[in-house]
Amino acid sequence: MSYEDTDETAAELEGMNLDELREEIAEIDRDLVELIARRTYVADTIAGVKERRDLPTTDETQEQAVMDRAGANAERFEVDSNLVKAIFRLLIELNKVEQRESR
Ligand SMILES: C=C(O[C@@H]1C=C(C(=O)O)C=C[C@H]1O)C(=O)O
Repeated sequence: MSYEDTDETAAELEGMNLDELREEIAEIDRDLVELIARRTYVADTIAGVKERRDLPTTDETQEQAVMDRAGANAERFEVDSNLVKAIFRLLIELNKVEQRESR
């Protein structure tokens, strides 16, 4: 399923001018940052659980599961899987830096 196949979105975007399309991008960018903040917040909570259980910050099995899921979701929405995985690698690193700093 490509995002272009979503009738509603295609029709709505077709009727927009440059400024409106850029406002759409701005809104998506805000949402992305909000989702990153939310993901970081949950990861911080996980860090607390790990600390109490005396578990290490890094969990490579979990990281692999996250990366596999990112690749599968990229394929589902027909976006470049390597690019999406690179973004997730950065998100994971961001969390690990934060987790180490808070220990
Ligand atoms: C958030 C966690 O801690 C780390 C960060 C991960 C992530 O950002 O997805 C995954 C595994 C861990 O290395 C976790 O263990 O789930």
